Amino acid sequence: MSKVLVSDPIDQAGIDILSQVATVDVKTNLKPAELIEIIGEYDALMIRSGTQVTKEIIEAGTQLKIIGRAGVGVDNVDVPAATRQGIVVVNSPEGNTIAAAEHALAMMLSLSRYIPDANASVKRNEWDRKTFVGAEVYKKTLGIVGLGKIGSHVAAVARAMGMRLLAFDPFISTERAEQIGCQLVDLDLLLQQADYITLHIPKTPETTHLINAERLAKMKPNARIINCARGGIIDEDALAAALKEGKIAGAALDVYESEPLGESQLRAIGKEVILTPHLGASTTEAQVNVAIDVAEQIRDVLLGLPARSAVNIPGLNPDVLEELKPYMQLAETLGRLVGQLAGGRVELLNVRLQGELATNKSQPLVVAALKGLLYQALRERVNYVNASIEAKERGIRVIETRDASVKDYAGSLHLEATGTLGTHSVTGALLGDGEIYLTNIDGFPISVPPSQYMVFTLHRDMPGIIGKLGSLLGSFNVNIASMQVGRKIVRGDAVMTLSIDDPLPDGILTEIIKVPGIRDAYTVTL
Ligand SMILES: NC(=O)c1ccc[n+]([C@@H]2O[C@H](COP(=O)([O-])OP(=O)(O)OC[C@H]3O[C@@H](n4cnc5c(N)ncnc54)[C@H](O)[C@@H]3O)[C@@H](O)[C@H]2O)c1
Ligand SMILES: O=C(O)CC[C@@H](O)C(=O)O
Repeated sequence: MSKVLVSDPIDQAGIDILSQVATVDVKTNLKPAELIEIIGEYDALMIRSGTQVTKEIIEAGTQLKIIGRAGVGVDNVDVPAATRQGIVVVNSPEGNTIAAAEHALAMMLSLSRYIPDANASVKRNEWDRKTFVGAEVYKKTLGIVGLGKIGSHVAAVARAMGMRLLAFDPFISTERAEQIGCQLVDLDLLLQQADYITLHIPKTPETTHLINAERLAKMKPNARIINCARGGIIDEDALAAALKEGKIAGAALDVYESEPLGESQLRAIGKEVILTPHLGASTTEAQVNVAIDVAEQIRDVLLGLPARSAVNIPGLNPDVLEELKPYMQLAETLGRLVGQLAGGRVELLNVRLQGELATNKSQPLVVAALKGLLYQALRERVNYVNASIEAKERGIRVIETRDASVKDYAGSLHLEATGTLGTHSVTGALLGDGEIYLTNIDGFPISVPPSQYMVFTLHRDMPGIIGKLGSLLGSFNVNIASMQVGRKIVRGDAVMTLSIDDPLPDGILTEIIKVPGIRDAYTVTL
């Protein structure tokens, strides 16, 4: 019989499902070394946010087939390490949506009426009716940052409470926002007009400290901000300063830059601040939902069936998956790349399956390309199951073509994304040893393996330009691992692809574009 380790508290409903097919051990509060010592015995690991599943733990899990996260965020799992080891990572993208949305709404109302402090004062035997005069939310403006599953539910309820709704989400179409009753605006306008701001976005390099001192200064003095998404989206020091200086009226946080929350100036602020210990998903209903959702997937995978919400490996028929597996990673990488080159909101994705990929069996590659494209917006919430539906809801049109006559490589994939900022294309193939290669960018032939951090330039092919760019990056201590130029004619237009060792520091892209001869530059993280 298979063995499952449950290393965080999960609802009994999940344990009951796992027990149908496996021996289940519940061992919570394990230290990393203890987990490393025992994980080798287990076929599956089920966690919430408490267990950090590091590369070392994954490597010690030599029998592991699946890691199940009873919740949405898999930021506590080293997913690339699991993928390399062929371990399926599954989550529950929707099980706690309502719980998290209701927590944000509860925070908004509690902030408006100072409920936590009023409650504490009565419990101290006081009867103070002057200190706690609040504000109504009716007819006030709510700014929703991130109009995904949770943001949309918050919108629906807030609308019923008579609030005016603004939303900022660069990956959502105006029509979709209107369907939900929100006016889609840019972030600055939202900050300037909203009385309440609620964050419902993933934590990504772009959203880290999205709410910083500069943006807090743009908010109204009566504005209140709520973060039930991820810690670190708000700069907590800047928030504490803005509250102390009266630049904004209040803040309610459920998530923190570091959890559990340590020393923090926010604790010292009075009724204007509400702090909860990451309780967004903590309802009986949500815990039952996520436990059942994830336990069913673990059970299915242990029985040799596909998982419905795999973050890293699609739930396909095993034979088809085996055949397509090398190309799935290619499609996803190209999707991520073209999405970042296109920037902004993508409206159309053309996927051309070429050579031996030009068959109906290759359809999952289109889904993999969409998963890659949507990763920037949705992170681990996009999977092979929901990618097509998420794309449809975001107004992304997908055109799929097949061309068996392209014979440069056994099979290759060409993606072209058109968005609000223009059109970009990428082509890629697998070389003999199965390694992914980028073979064309925006019509320019290249031959480079993708790397985690890359820079692309569109420039005039002329003497000195490579040296200038190299010196510029050197002056910012950016180490170039490899470089290649692709051109169609000598001294015409060209693209340069650079693999760099670390993410490009902020502000350098603007400096690159100032180099004479360089027309455009992009940085991507794959
Ligand atoms: N506090 C909790 O316990 C708890 C519980 C559940 C979820 N969460 C968190 O809530 C957040 C939202 O979850 P969800 O299920 O609604 O996710 P979702 O994927 O459905 O929606 C996220 C939305 O954010 C948008 N987005 C991405 N990058 C953006 C950016 N730079 N600017 C503006 N919008 C951007 C996406 O387009 C998407 O519409 C996540 O961070 C999730 O981890 C927290
Ligand atoms: O397990 C939890 O309670 C955290 C849930 C939440 O942050 C999630 O990502 O689903």
